[in-house]
Amino acid sequence: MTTSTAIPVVDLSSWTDGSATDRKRIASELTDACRRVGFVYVVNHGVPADLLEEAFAWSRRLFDLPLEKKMLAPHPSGSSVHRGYSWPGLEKVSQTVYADGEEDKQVDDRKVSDVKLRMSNDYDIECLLGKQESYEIGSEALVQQPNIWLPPDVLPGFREFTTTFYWRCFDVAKELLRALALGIGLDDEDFFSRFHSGLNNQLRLLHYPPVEVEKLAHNEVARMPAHSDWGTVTMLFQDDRGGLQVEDPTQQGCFVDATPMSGALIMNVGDLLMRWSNDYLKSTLHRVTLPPLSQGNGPMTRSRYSIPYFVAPDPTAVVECLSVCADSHNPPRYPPVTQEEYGKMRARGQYL
Ligand SMILES: O=C(O)CCC(=O)C(=O)O
Ligand SMILES: [Fe+2]
Repeated sequence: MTTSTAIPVVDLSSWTDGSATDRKRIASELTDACRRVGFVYVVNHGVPADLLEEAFAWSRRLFDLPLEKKMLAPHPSGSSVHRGYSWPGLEKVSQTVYADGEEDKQVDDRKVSDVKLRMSNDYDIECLLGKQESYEIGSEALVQQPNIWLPPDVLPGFREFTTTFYWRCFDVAKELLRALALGIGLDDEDFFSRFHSGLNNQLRLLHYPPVEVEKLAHNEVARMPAHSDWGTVTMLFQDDRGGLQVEDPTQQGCFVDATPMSGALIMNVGDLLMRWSNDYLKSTLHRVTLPPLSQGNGPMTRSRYSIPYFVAPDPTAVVECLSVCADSHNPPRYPPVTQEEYGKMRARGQYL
């Protein structure tokens, strides 16, 4: 498998036990990648391969359930709670940030993009081909976002595994936040970690169902449209199917493949970290397209599975321009905002 040259690779193996020089080098490689591209492959990240295999196996088991079983843990309507199962076509990925009072505009926008969906009956799989289904899990401690679990007899062990996996991912995320603090020039390596207790992260299981090769050839279906993530950083685990693409930082509108790399996770900068760093680090647009035609051996392409882990500051954390990222020639570009305020603003554009 080849790797896109546009997305740098950083090896974390000597981060924990390495010398101060090793740590500095890794921190600056990671930060440099985040500054130039906003996306980076991280190898030797510390999430064990067998744990990842298990996570993908649970994801397959979940999405293999009949729809009526998955619908026992439905994503609620409205934008305030982002948990549970979203059936294909429910999620509207949007780059629009709606201000208070702009709800009418939001409804209009949704009408345009979902005409095809509205004309169908709810579960008409034919018209939803290529759209993702997903399941969102948060920490049990976040009262604002209660988890929505399947009844335990539907998928015994799922809740236990995903909860453990959530916290294992956070262990790695904390190291990445430390490296970024060091790389960005902060004296305090734990600066970002102090705003992240871990309770506000989000684990998403994603399944992109098979699509007809015929439709793929005629460009009739898409997977996930271009968007940026909202939080601090995202760690993404993907299977070997491919399809993720990242906007070329030097050419707007031009996307490069984030080809799956065995054993690597992909880390990307989210909008809040970009804001925190006064746009020094880049939150880059990315999308999921269909896999190359050559992979389709029959009338249908294969399913794709991915697992993003979104890392966000605690709801009350105030995200205010870092002093190392501003000076008199480059004053702060954004007013301080709490994660909660920012999240609400973004969520209004995401779900009706
Ligand atoms: O499925 C993927 O590879 C990317 C998913 C993604 O970008 C997202 O869920 O925000
Ligand atoms: Fe994303």
